[in-house]
Amino acid sequence: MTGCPFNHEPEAPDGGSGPSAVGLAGAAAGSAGSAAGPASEPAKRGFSRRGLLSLAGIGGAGAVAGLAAGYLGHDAVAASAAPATAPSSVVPFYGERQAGIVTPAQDRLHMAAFDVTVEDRAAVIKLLKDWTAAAEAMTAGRTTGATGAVDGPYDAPPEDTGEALDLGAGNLTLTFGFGPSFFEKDGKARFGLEGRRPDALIDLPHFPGDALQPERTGGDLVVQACADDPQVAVHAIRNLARIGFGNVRVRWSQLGFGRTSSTSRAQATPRNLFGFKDGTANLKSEDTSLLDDHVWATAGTRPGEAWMSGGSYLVSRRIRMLIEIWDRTSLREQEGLIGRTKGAGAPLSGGEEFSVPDFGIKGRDGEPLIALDSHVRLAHADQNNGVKMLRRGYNYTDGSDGVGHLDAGLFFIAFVKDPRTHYVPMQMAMAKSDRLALEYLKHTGSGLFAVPPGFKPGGFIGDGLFT
Ligand SMILES: C=CC1=C(C)c2cc3[nH]c(cc4nc(cc5[nH]c(cc1n2)c(C)c5CCC(=O)O)C(CCC(=O)O)=C4C)c(C)c3C=C
Ligand SMILES: [Fe+2]
Repeated sequence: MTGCPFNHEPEAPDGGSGPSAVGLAGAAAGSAGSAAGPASEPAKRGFSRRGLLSLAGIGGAGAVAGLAAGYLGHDAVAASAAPATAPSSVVPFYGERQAGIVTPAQDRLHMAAFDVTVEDRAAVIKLLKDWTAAAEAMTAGRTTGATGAVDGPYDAPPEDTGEALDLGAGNLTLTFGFGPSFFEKDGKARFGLEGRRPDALIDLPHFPGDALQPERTGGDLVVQACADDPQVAVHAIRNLARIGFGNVRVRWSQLGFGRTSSTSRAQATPRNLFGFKDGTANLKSEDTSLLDDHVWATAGTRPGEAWMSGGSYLVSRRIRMLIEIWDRTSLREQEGLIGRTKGAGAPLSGGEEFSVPDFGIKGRDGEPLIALDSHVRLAHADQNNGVKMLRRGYNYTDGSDGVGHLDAGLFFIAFVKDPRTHYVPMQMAMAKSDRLALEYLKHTGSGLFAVPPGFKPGGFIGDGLFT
């Protein structure tokens, strides 16, 4: 944490966190007990006019007058915690499921995996509680901590880094997961979690062609931040990393600049960097019964893994796309590799984008119109024991590779009920037979994480795992 003497980061609420009721009470106590408390600091350096004006936008002139009247009181602290956003851009933090899975995919991603650097159970629980409070605040468009970016003591680092001030909540979702290495290190259980690693949270096998870089692979914890605004997503990850200082370090992080999936029928299908519509045949939030069958985890077979009931498993793969080679490939070849048309995204067997592909139809040459080694045939449920997945990936470009090529691709994210049945066999088949994968893709990073069910007020990230 910041080490600030007025650090009023809300403790994990034990009876309903609400919008930081505990934190605000603590802040008020702090200001009463010291002339240098957070509430008196703005008086010393003047409260920003911009802050007052933005409040006018939220609460009207009355709110400004009220704030001015209570200038030296904890109203200033409350102001820092006030949402600077329209309610319509807030995705609820609490719920049966974590946000960021079936939430309509936002356009921007910042995902980070963290390694826990301490072995103390109490420290990890405290971290998860602090992250919960911060996540609840940021997803509501508020700053982290009781005093935020500009209302804390002048001689201490602020409790929020500030770059998302004025940006609103931007539909920010924060989705948290636990990697296999969270549970075991050097063959020993960590944090008193013997028997709590779910059987489905396997160590992923090596897939043919994998070129995984250790510094882009694995991680004890993962946070997927999705938002409409890239700075909102980056701010969220940065502040979680800041709060975790001394307990976690970032293992890898990935920015995504454009979604490559639709997770709701209300969304248009976006395109990936090969120029194809991506997400057409994805599972959608409206498919509730299919989500039960393919995305939401069950209680498992042992009592120790029941905490995952209602959660899901997040697979991440950083997949570099050899776009320079692709760009010199004919349209006929490109469509044949995917198995769909590039313009409309229709299956090569005919129809329009959402027509059901017919894998039996053959052309005049007697070959199937959707080739046996095409991506959509190999990925289709018919070829995979009936399994489906919810894809939620993003396009990325990370500069160049130093030898004249863009380092660009697709940061693949999928949520599945059980990776042993819903991911590994499909990935293995693709790694062996999908000509797209064999000739144009290179997997450079990988992760598998157990994503617990949603949060209740008063609870914290993964609380079922620790109780
Ligand atoms: C292991 C799972 C998958 C990986 C890895 C993957 C990578 C990948 N996919 C594309 C482009 C497209 N994929 C499409 C469909 C599709 N892909 C998967 C799975 C993986 N893709 C599935 C399950 C499906 C749906 C299959 C079906 O039921 O029809 C499509 C077609 C449009 C669509 O339905 O979304 C495209 C295009 C790339 C470029 C890529 C790696 C970089
Ligand atoms: Fe795909």
